[in-house]
Amino acid sequence: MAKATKYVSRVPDEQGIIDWSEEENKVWQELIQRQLACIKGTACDEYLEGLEKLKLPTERIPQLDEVSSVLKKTTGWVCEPVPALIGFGEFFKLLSEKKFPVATFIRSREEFDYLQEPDIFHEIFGHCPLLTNPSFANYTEAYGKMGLNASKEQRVFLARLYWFTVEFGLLDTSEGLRVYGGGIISSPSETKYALHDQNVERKTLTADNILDVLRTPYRIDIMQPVYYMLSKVSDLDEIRKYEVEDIMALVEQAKSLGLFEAKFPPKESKIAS
Ligand SMILES: C[C@H](O)[C@H](O)[C@H]1CNc2nc(N)[nH]c(=O)c2N1
Ligand SMILES: N[C@@H](Cc1ccccc1)C(=O)O
Ligand SMILES: [Fe+2]
Repeated sequence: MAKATKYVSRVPDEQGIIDWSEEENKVWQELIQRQLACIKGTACDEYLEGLEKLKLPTERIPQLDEVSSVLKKTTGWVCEPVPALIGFGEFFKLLSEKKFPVATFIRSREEFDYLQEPDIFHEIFGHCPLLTNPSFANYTEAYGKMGLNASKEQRVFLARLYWFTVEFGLLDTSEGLRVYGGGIISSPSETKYALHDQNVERKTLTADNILDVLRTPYRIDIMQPVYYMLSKVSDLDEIRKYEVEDIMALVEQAKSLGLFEAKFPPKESKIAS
C-alpha cells in the first residue's frame, strides 16, 4: 500500500489509460524540455541511447503502455502503475518480476526543480531509458530477487545499494563525470548540484567496497551530500554477480560495523522543538 503522500495519483482505466489534464501535460512538457536541454554532457551515453529508443513525447505525459512496449522489446521489462511510494515488500516483488513501479501522479509547479517523492516524470524520464540497457535491467531484476526473502532490517541495508546506484549513481568516465541515477536525472536542480557542487563527496564504488555503500546513511528529502561513482553502467554486472547470501553476509557485516557518520543534519522533527 502507498505511503502517505500529499499528491493524488491518477487511476488508469480498464485499458490502462490515464486521462491527464492539460496542466499536468504542460508540467511534463516543461520538465522534459528543461531536462533535454541539459542532459548532453551530464547524462551518461548509456542513458542517452535508451532515451533515443523510448522516443518519449515532449508535449504530453506518455501512457505507460507506450513506454512498456519499448521496454518489453529491449529487456522484457514493463511499467507497473502504483499510487506513490510503495512498501519494500511490493517494491522488491515488482522488480524481481521485471515490473518497474511508476507512480501515477506528476509534481506541482511549486516542486518543479525537486520533489521529495518519485513522480511519473522521475520514474519514466529518470529510470526508463536505462531499463533498456541489459546491465542496468539485469542488475535491477537481481536486486529485486535479493530483497524478496530479506527481513525488514536487511531491506533497510539493501535500500542503500539501490539508492546509491539506480537512484543516485554517478559515472567517473574518461570524458568526465556523468549521471546514471534516475533520482538525479529527473531533478533539474540536483543534476547541476551532483556534478558541479564543490562540497559534495563523490566516492568510487567497486565490487570490493559494496560494504561502504551499505553503511552510508541517506535522507530521501534532501539533495545528496554523498554520491558513489562507477566507471560505466556495465560495472553493475560485477555487483550483480554476487550471490544473495554473499550480499546478505555483507549486510550482516555492515550491521555489526555500524553506519558511517551522516553527512547531513538530522531531519528536523515535525513537532516544533
Ligand atoms: C530502495 C528504494 O529507494 C526505496 O526503498 C523504494 C521504496 N518504494 C518505492 N516506491 C516507488 N513507487 N518507487 C521507488 O523508487 C521506491 N523505492
Ligand atoms: N528528487 C527527485 C524525485 C525523487 C524523490 C525521492 C526518491 C527518488 C527520486 C526529483 O526531483 O526528480
Ligand atoms: Fe526512483
